[in-house]
Amino acid sequence: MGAMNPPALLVEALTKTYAAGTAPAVDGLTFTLPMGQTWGLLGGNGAGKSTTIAMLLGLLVPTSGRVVALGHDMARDRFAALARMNFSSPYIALPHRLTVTENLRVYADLYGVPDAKRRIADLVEQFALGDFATRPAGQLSAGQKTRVALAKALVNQPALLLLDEPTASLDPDTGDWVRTTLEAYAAQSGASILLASHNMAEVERLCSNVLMLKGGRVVDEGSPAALLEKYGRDDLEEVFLDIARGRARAEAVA
Ligand SMILES: Nc1ncnc2c1ncn2[C@@H]1O[C@H](COP(=O)(O)OP(=O)(O)OP(=O)(O)O)[C@@H](O)[C@H]1O
Repeated sequence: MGAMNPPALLVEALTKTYAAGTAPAVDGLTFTLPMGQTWGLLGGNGAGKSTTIAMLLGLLVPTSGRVVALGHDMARDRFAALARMNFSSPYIALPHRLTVTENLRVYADLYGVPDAKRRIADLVEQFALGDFATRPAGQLSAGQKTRVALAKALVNQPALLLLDEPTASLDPDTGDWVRTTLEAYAAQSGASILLASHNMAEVERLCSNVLMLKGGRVVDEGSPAALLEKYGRDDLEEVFLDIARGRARAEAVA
């Protein structure tokens, strides 16, 4: 049984080694995401962001370590947690022959959404999907697919939302609109969001705390403001590059 007010995510020594004898893709990751906060997972290509998210969702079995989502241990009690979670990832395609509305209906039914018809109508309006709601998902542009994927991610009004690159392939205006929508959703629902991103401006705007990943380990963490101060930088991109290149603060400000 979960505690009265469990954190959104409790992650303990989470490790994934894809093949024996190779370096772990995720190596002893430990953090606690409180309810109601949005955190960022930052790291270069291959840092372990997608592997982490796949384990948090129970899509990938950890080599060792533990994930407790919304008070439910993912190794034992995954479905209780998944009902109140959702995600979007550019690596997971929506069934491409189904129309946008049919896709949303499939996911609404999977998640047991009450009054699914009404919820889908609301999402179509909120995400401005009306122009292509009856087109097969496979025929949409990358940006349109991203919007549908986000609508799908909110279909069950999740308490915990895991987003892998939520604004990849969106034009700046649409990207900005998606950020506003996510902010509003978190504020109105009290949901927690974990966001993997390469977009530093996005992370600075949305996240109260950032985990900097390198080689599957957290090499630094803090609020965007604290990280900027610590590294003596003006934007998170510079902090990120300092960390990626292994520069300490003294060298970074020199
Ligand atoms: N299915 C797999 N089999 C073997 N190795 C894998 C597999 N998936 C990922 N890896 C390796 O695990 C490491 C972490 O990859 P991961 O995709 O989690 O990183 P990422 O931070 O999401 O990267 P990106 O920003 O490029 O998406 C990389 O070295 C990658 O090559």
